[in-house]
Amino acid sequence: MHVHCEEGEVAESWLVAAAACLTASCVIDGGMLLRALQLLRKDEALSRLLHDVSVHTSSGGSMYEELPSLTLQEQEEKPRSNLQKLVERARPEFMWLAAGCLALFIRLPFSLALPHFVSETIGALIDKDSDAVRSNITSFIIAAVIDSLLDFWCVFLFGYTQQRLVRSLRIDLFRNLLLQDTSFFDASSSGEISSRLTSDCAEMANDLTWVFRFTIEALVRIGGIAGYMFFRSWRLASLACSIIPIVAVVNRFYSAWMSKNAQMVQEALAEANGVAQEVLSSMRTVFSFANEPRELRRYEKAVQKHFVLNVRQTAISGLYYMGVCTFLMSCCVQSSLLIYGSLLVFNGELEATTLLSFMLYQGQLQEYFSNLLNSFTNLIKSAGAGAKVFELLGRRPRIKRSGLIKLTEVRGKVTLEHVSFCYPSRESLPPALDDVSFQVSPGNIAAIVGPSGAGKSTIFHLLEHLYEPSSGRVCLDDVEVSELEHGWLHRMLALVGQEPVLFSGSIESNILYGYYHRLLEDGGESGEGLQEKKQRIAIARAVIQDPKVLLLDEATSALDSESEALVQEALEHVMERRTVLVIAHRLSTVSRADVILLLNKGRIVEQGTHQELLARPLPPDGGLSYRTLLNRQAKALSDPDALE
Ligand SMILES: Nc1ncnc2c1ncn2[C@@H]1O[C@H](COP(=O)(O)OP(=O)(O)OP(=O)(O)O)[C@@H](O)[C@H]1O
Repeated sequence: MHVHCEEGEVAESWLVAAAACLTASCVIDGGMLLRALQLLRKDEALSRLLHDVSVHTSSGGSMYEELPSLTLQEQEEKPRSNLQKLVERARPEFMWLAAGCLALFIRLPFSLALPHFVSETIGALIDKDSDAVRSNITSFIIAAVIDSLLDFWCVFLFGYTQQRLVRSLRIDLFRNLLLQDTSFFDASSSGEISSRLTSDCAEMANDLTWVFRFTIEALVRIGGIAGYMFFRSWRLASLACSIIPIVAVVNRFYSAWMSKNAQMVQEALAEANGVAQEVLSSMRTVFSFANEPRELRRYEKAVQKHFVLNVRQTAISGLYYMGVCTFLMSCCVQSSLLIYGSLLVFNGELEATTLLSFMLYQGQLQEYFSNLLNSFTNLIKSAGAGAKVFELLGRRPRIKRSGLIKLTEVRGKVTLEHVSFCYPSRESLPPALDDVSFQVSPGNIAAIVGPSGAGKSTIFHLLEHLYEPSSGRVCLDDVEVSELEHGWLHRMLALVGQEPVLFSGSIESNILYGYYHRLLEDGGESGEGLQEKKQRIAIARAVIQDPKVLLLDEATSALDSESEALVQEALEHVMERRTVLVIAHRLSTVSRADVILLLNKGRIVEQGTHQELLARPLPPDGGLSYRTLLNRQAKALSDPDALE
């Protein structure tokens, strides 16, 4: 079933490309086209790409082979906590983390030695030993300089690892988002998703790398200081370490609370971002309903929720640091050391300089202990912030994006067989399509008509495989669209919608978007323009791939009559030699269609040619028929003669 062409067919592919350009020339104005053609002909990279495309097509490949393949990263689904998942994310960065740790280890003896040299210098001063004073001060300066130099490497290597982690998290998350089915995007706000992609990923990676740095540094330093302390006086050292079990118990409760709250904070932030995104992307509507104060209140409410949760988190953290770091570690431990140490000095069991070095090391011990606690808090927060990211990373789409089949020859026959469909987000409501069957022969035009909400666009959605039908078959050339390869299907089938979405970038890049399936980042003219211009660009973008089936949502409402005529002219041109399904608004399109499908409440009420449907009697129950629909339209246009 795969595409297979001989060498000579490369030329044919060139012809297709040239024909596509020529078609585009009928659609877009001269200057614009000239530039698109120049771009195709002159730009070396593009020419090569064009050539590659023909070679790929001839060998049964696809343009998609140029891009990284989008496949789900199947992982063994073991139940793991967010904390475990978080730590696992850091595994590929092991080398960088190891380099950071190495810098830490090399630095350690130098920074650990500093209090020792201080206490030794003071001891030598008391003993009035000037040589010892000089050598201890020199040692102190050397150790301090090396310590400072190595600090750069610690900061840089851990910071670098952090950036790598953010990058990989964002790319993996974005990849998985691109693979999700349309119903996922129906149910999620883009603001919320981008919040996950930006702030959640950054927060997770930030916390995680600094956790590594501070945890490792703190553990090593605490170990070193404790070793030194036990070596100098086991009794004082035992007193200094007695605090550890108490802190461990407090931490257990604190971490449980912090993890839950961090999750709530990120959710509240995503909610606020969702509101902002929704409002900012619909500013015209907000403006025309003068709803700015209402939207501001909505945003204020969402931000307030985030604020309250954050303040609560700050207050609990403050209490924790006050209780554990300041009161227990600083006040209780230091005063106990002073009292007990003084007793030992009075009894002649301890040197005063040893007590001094103990007090200095205790300051460091306290600092690193609070770093350890900080890291621990951040790790918990990070796992909380990551909960939603991991949920998204692990989400499997409800429908398989792509089959494997690429047909060798496409005729363009479109068939729907007993198709019923409910949008996943509104399963409790009547189906959008209910047992719909029809067939459009290759090269024919099918006009889909019916009142708003009848299900016309839904037919297009199913043909494009945005959703899968609840029952029945949606086929192109008798093969279900779900079985067809995603990239191939969308080259055979092109949609021109009512409100074309253009990407920022030049006109050429927007047209070529349909060709290369990617944006050329050459900046230039803005993609925004008049509706007519946008429509013509969208048509060019659709036909530049030379699709066999065109799905047209005739846009009349947004265009004035002059622009409408121009767009219509462009459409006439591209409809030739193609199967066309058109959501028809114009009588001229409807009347010349090979088949007209009248839809109402998700069902096909009538089907036939214009003449056949006009010849049918009006339904006795006053239900919807093609004639009543035309009569209604004619009345609306105050043109009672439109029918005749
Ligand atoms: N993404 C969606 N999620 C949930 N329901 C949807 C979605 N899109 C459409 N619907 C619903 O499905 C039904 C059919 O909608 P559809 O857009 O296919 O109608 P239509 O005939 O094209 O209408 P219009 O001419 O107004 O565009 C409607 O009730 C609509 O509200």
